[in-house]
Amino acid sequence: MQNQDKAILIIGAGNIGRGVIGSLFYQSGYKLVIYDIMAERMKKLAEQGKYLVERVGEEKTQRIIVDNFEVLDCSDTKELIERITTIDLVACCVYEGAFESICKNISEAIKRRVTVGKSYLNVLLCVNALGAPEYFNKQIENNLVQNAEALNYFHNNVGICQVLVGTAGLPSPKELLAADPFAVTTRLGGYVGIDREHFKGQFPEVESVSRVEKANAQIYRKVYTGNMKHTMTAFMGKAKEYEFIADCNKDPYIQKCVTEAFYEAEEAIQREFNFSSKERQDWINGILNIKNTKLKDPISRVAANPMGKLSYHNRFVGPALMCIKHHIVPFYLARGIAYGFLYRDEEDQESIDITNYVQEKGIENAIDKYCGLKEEDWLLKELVKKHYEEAKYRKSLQGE
Ligand SMILES: NC(=O)C1=CN([C@@H]2O[C@H](COP(=O)(O)OP(=O)(O)OC[C@H]3O[C@@H](n4cnc5c(N)ncnc54)[C@H](O)[C@@H]3O)[C@@H](O)[C@H]2O)C=CC1
Ligand SMILES: O=P(O)(O)OC[C@H]1O[C@](O)(CO)[C@@H](O)[C@@H]1O
Repeated sequence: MQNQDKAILIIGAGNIGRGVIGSLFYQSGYKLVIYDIMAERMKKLAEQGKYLVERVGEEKTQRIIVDNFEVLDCSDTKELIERITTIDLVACCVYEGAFESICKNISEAIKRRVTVGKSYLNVLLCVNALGAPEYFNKQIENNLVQNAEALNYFHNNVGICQVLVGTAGLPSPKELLAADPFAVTTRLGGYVGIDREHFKGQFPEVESVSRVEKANAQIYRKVYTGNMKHTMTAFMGKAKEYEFIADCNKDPYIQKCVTEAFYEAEEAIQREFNFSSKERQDWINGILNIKNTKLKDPISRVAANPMGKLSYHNRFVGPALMCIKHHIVPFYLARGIAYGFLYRDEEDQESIDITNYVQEKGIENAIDKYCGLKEEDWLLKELVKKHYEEAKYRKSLQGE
């Protein structure tokens, strides 16, 4: 019997919203209230009334049907704001482009929550974007600056919480999608960690969802080491014309390079954030021992949005500069960046634009443009340039 009092509003009903957050909260008795801007698709989801989540592990696969949800009207934001006013738990499972409008809607709802006397609201930022809580806090404060009561409520009653989503979510294989276009496949055995420090009120009891300490340090560690390694695997795998991450994981050269890059970034993170030796070892073991030979995770998904991924604050340049700050040479991280400039998928416009730019203006200009490196970052630039030439050469040998 589901407890109808427990509800979570999910903004962004994609792989993570539906597949990871949605299915875990559903299994713990929560009703899902779903909002997404894809109007037609959401209409179909509402009509279908259920969807499949497949969790793929090494030994077994789990399948569950999620059927306790409501889909909100997205023709305008009226219903969304109404629901943020009454539901106390909101999960944002979107990319950065959606942050501004979500902050606007949360701000409107906060004004109303004051008048209806609602207590705590927690906003779970289920994103890999760095600095998301800071952005939300600043944006909402700015929106409420003229309303002292709402601003006060925001400071005292609203938790803006980073969430570490340590579970890949991807569209299911074709066979499953043919039967259910909303099916999502995830990795069995991942985790979801919610920032404990900023959470207000009673913490949700949901299996596989835990509280985490030092969430800010943890999200940097996750993105700079785990997500970096994953993306570098995809960039290098594409150069060898593999299709899935599991294929790249069998390639000794790729494995060597991404593991070395992981250790460089991990060492920099350690010097920056000073995790305990147990926290450190658990993390290294957790990332290096992930086994997902059964998960058909396409390179095209993992490498998607290469412009964002190669940008200054993101998962390659970020740790590489952190390495330099801590006197570590980011040799392999620079190789990861170089393979990013070689990454081309004819269905991925960003990758086409980047590689065309390299072709026309040269790698040096491309590094400046996409990585945003400055004069003083000459060492990283030089490393990327040299790795790029070598990567291009290695790729040319494959054709022979
Ligand atoms: N897929 C994965 O394995 C993981 C993803 N993440 C993070 O989770 C977030 C979501 O990723 P995915 O679910 O994979 O992406 P996705 O593309 O499958 O889902 C995002 C959804 O957000 C919707 N959306 C866009 N703008 C919106 C708006 N203004 N309001 C409401 N909905 C909006 C889109 O229509 C889409 O359905 C990203 O920040 C990603 O970095 C984190 C860990 C794992
Ligand atoms: O597109 P982004 O921001 O890399 O987010 C998705 C990534 O997050 C991960 O699940 C790891 O957190 C990867 O599997 C996936 O590629």
